[in-house]
Amino acid sequence: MRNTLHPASLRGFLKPKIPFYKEIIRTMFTHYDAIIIGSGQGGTPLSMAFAQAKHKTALIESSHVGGCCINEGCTPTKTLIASGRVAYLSRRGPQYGVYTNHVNAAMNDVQVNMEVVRQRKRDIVDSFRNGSERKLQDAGVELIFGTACFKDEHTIQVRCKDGPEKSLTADRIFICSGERPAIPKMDGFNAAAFPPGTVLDSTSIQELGVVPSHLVVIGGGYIGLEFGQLFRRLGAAVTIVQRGAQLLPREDAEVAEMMRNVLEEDGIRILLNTAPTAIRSHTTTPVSVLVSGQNGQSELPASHVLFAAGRVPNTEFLNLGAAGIESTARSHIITDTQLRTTNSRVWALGDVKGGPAFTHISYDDFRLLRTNLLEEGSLSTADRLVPYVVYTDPQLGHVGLHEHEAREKFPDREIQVASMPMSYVARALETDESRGLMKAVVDAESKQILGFTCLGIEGGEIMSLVEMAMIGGVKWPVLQNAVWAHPSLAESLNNIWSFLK
Ligand SMILES: Cc1cc2nc3c(=O)[nH]c(=O)nc-3n(C[C@H](O)[C@H](O)[C@H](O)COP(=O)(O)OP(=O)(O)OC[C@H]3O[C@@H](n4cnc5c(N)ncnc54)[C@H](O)[C@@H]3O)c2cc1C
Ligand SMILES: NC(=O)c1ccc[n+]([C@@H]2O[C@H](COP(=O)([O-])OP(=O)(O)OC[C@H]3O[C@@H](n4cnc5c(N)ncnc54)[C@H](O)[C@@H]3O)[C@@H](O)[C@H]2O)c1
Repeated sequence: MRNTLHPASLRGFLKPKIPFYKEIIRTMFTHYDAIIIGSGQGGTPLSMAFAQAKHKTALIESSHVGGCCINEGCTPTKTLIASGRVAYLSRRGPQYGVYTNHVNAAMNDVQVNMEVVRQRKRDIVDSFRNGSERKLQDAGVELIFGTACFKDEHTIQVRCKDGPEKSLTADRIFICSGERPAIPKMDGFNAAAFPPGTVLDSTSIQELGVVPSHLVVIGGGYIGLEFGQLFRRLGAAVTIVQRGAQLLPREDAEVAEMMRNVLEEDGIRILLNTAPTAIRSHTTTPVSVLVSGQNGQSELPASHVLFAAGRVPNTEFLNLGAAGIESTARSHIITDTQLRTTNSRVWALGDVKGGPAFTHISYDDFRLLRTNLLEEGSLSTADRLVPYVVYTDPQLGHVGLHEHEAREKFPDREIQVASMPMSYVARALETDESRGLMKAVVDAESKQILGFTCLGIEGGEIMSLVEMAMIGGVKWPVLQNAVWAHPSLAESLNNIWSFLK
């Protein structure tokens, strides 16, 4: 562990009576054991682990502590989605014999105050962010607010939010700078030409103080579906424009089709094989999206547009070339299975390295680096089990291989698949939330579970039960013969296996 550098060449300029100069030079040339760029779900715990191991550690953050997950990703969206679910169930009250206005109405009237919905979200984000800042302080991490870029192989230049630029060097540098929303390519598109707050991305839409009258969502992936259903439930008309032939392109076709049925039943219009060609001002509505699809060109007048067509890595400001760090054609940092970049002093973790872009993956990258660099372990990302949950309602939980992936990966093995509608699950029927299906993919000979999907009520939690079995190498007959409490959602794991084909 080294201390602050005072380059000999500059010492002569220091006048002992002028501490101001000393301070400038001290902060301009500082050496650390570890520098972490980006305070996301990988960067924050990693910086704490290094500081707690008595390494001199700096964490550089250009925006706010906590990264995407806490500030504009998981935390705020799941908080907003909770409001949407309350609106949905309140409206459906009469189906359960519960009325808020006229007894015997087909549906309850629901009023949504978007400012209250938004405030609830802001409060939770603030509390999570403040908690993270406190933990960093307690761990002894030096938090520097500014934008980092490489000057050379081991020097980081920081354009600080307050104060002069800093040059920092380190024995080890970790890049965890995440991703940001992509803007779909459209000729002549200029966001500034539209009324403020009408052309939105996944961050700006969370600050709406009103419910859109018609929201056009561009992109039918995780972000498009979560926000599309949320705003439909809060009262907006919603159209989802999806370039591909199915929603959620990575899912098996029947799961994506079931998701489409669910969303259409909720009143969302879905245009598949369709992409925007232009967005323009309209005489009667703030924006109008021109789309091109199977049936030619059409125009979608809207109050608001949401870009949810993927995300791009925050790498272009890092000047990676100066440090000899290579990236892919899509600008993600290239790493090996131990997260080493092409510069032996630099590692990359989280979304910025490409691959599955989830908080738990960024956090697992941190765990790997902590084990390998601070505890002399040798973990690798190869064959890591990747679970995820899309927080639509019902949720889509998935772990391991999809059917098409299993067949591609093991062409010589017999793959069996079980698909069971959620309407076979007693608890789902009792709560009148039986939309969806669950699907298991297994190796016929060994009876190992290769993958599992649940698009159903609490699909993420059911999936996690199966994930636990997969982690422990528990084969499907054990789940089939287990005693699950009745009537739990888990007891569906007694029954699904009888559908294996
Ligand atoms: C709307 C939305 C909902 C999501 N919901 C979920 C969910 O439910 N579950 C889930 O698992 N994942 C979800 N995700 C994805 C998840 O948020 C990300 O995978 C995760 O936050 C990535 O963490 P990270 O540590 O890689 O980077 P980030 O959390 O993105 O952190 C990167 C940090 O680096 C900073 N930074 C960037 N460049 C520089 C620089 N040059 N200098 C200094 N600092 C810099 C940024 O300001 C940022 O704070 C969601 C994402 C979005 C957008
Ligand atoms: N619950 C969660 O875990 C969660 C929630 C939100 C986001 N995320 C993470 O954030 C990432 C980014 O989410 P996302 O939904 O923006 O990206 P995505 O890649 O998952 O989906 C983007 C979708 O937009 C479509 N698309 C792309 N260009 C288009 C165009 N020009 N016109 C119409 N459609 C177009 C794609 O076909 C795709 O279906 C996700 O991959 C996920 O890792 C996770």
